[in-house]
Amino acid sequence: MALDGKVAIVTGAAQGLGKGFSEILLQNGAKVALLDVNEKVGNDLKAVFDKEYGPDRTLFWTCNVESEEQVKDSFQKTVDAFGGLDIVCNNAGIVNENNWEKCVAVNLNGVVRGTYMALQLMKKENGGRGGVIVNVASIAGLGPFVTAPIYTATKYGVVGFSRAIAEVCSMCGSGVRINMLCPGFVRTAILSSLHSEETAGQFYSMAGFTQKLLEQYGVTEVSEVAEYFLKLVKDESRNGEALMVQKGQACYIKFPQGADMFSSDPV
Ligand SMILES: NC(=O)C1=CN([C@@H]2O[C@H](COP(=O)(O)OP(=O)(O)OC[C@H]3O[C@@H](n4cnc5c(N)ncnc54)[C@H](O)[C@@H]3O)[C@@H](O)[C@H]2O)C=CC1
Ligand SMILES: CCCCCC(=O)CC\C=C/C=C/C=C/[C@@H](O)[C@@H](O)CCCC(=O)O
Repeated sequence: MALDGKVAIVTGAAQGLGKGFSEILLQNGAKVALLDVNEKVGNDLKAVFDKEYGPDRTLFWTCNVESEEQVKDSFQKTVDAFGGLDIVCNNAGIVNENNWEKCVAVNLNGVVRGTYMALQLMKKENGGRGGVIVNVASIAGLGPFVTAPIYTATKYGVVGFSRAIAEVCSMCGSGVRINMLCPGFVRTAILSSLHSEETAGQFYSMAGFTQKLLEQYGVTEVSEVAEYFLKLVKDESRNGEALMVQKGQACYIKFPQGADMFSSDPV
């Protein structure tokens, strides 16, 4: 997929990975709607992008992905302003093992909401242009992040939902591909979450374990993950696939199929 003139929406775009994804899309010629709950940081980033790429390449909408109304309004205003929709990155996410219902509402419900809203506007049977949706999961969606069980559950949910909806969209000829990005630790603000009792909750005392896991996996830079995000957006052969990205390496996950589902330890 060539990106010149394409229209993208990125949620959680104001900082971190969402900012990196938005920037690489702009660098490759796309127009980008930046959606984020943080109005000040989002508007500040739009001002920076306006200077760098021109005032007509980005929009910023204050949007909480927990809100059906705000997501619907932001997506529709983007299509009205830019004339269509080709790429959606459902990226907004948090770590909160304390307020776990909020974590589920943002990380899982928010991704489902963004995916369904995108399909309404992108699928060919609705007069859309087709395109690609990238849902941001995590390595924690492929193997349990033991000191963040709720976060793990949300990311497993993103992987399972995305694999299922990708398959059914292909069967229905929607023209929309859906893939998952599963990074390991990346140098963003979220990393501080498990060192704060407010967000780590009952697992705050396990911060030492998390630190060991972080040292084991290493920390990747946003720019490296953004390069792999771009590959996932552009590779039209990929649908329903999970791209795992860790410091200095990346691979597409091979999920067990059919008879392989039976473990090597049959009963
Ligand atoms: N940084 C890391 O180590 C990894 C992060 N991820 C995932 O990457 C995604 C982005 O996280 P980071 O950039 O690392 O974190 P971050 O905390 O730097 O950025 C998250 C962005 O999402 C926004 N946001 C939070 N709640 C929102 C809501 N309800 N509605 C709209 N926007 C909201 C925040 O304002 C912020 O701009 C998340 O889904 C996270 O789970 C996945 C694997 C590793
Ligand atoms: C501080 C919170 C950051 C959350 C952002 C992330 O999503 C980071 C996820 C990065 C790593 C997750 C690792 C999960 C590992 C499991 O697959 C499994 O290998 C853990 C095994 C634990 C052990 O070594 O016993």
